[in-house]
Amino acid sequence: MLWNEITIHTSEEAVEMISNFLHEAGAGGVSIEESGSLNKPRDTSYGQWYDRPLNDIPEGQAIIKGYFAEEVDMDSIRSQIEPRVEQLRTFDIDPGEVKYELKTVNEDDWANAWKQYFKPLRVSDRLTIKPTWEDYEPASEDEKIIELDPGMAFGTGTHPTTSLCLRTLESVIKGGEEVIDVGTGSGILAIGAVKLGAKHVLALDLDPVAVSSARENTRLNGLEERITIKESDLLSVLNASDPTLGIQLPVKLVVANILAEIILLFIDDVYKALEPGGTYIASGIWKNKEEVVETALKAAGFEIAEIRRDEDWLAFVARKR
Ligand SMILES: C[S@@+](CC[C@H](N)C(=O)[O-])C[C@H]1O[C@@H](n2cnc3c(N)ncnc32)[C@H](O)[C@@H]1O
Repeated sequence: MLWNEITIHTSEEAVEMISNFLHEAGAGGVSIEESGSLNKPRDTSYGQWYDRPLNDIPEGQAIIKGYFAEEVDMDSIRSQIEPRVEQLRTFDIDPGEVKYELKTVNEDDWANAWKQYFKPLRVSDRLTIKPTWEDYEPASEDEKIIELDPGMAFGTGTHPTTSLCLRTLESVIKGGEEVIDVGTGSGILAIGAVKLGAKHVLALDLDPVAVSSARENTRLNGLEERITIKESDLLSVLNASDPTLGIQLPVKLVVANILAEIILLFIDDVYKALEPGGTYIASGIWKNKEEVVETALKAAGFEIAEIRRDEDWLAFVARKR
């Protein structure tokens, strides 16, 4: 099958917003290559091993590719995306000097090409992410394996925000918690949380591709009884008093690995969903948004227990007073 490929050269800072624009325009898949995830010195403090090649993407820049069905009019897609990318500048996100390329490709070229770079990855003391197509033996009984085939959803664990969240979950989860994972993508954080001892996770995503990927990964890990996955715009699903959510409100822990601009939209809703003393791990925050997110968390009634960092990204560990 043939697909239309649009390539957008931009900054690392704009990657998540632009990939959302591509999804919203109907992309059947989005791939991202950042200088940050490939070229920087890598953290090996947890024994992580990396098998991704270096590339020649300049520091701070990224290449995003979106794939659309052969019959889609790509000029119209480009004219939808371009003004939205330019508008990012007014939100203080600099997409840099943006370049666009269009071409037609064969499905096999893009659907499987990334798999050769995705290898077992020890992300924390106790968690290892294992692609379903790789063989891997845990080094000890304490090592928990997350089986993963992310498909086209975000969340392989190689992005600093995902590994930062998994390490933070490892230090926060004591066992028996009910958890909400907002923007679950491949379901990686929900699966990690259960493997670390959480009792049940409600995993939410707006993107139907992510919802089906999270369902498949939950099944691959045999956790269908302990993870409930719903399509939802942020926490809107909680308003419907749906009896099939698998958790009881308020919960002890909420984790969200979404861009700061989106985190800012639902801090009050997270506050309401948490029990007093409950924890909010708010991640996906680029360093230039630290102050604005910290101010908003405090204004909502949270106290900041900790700020964790990886490369230029950070995660807040906030406690409901
Ligand atoms: C950066 S990815 C994180 C994926 C995964 N949790 C991880 O840590 O790797 C952000 C996810 O948030 C989802 N998302 C974006 N806006 C959302 C919204 N308004 N409501 C729910 N999910 C949303 C995206 O579809 C995407 O899967």
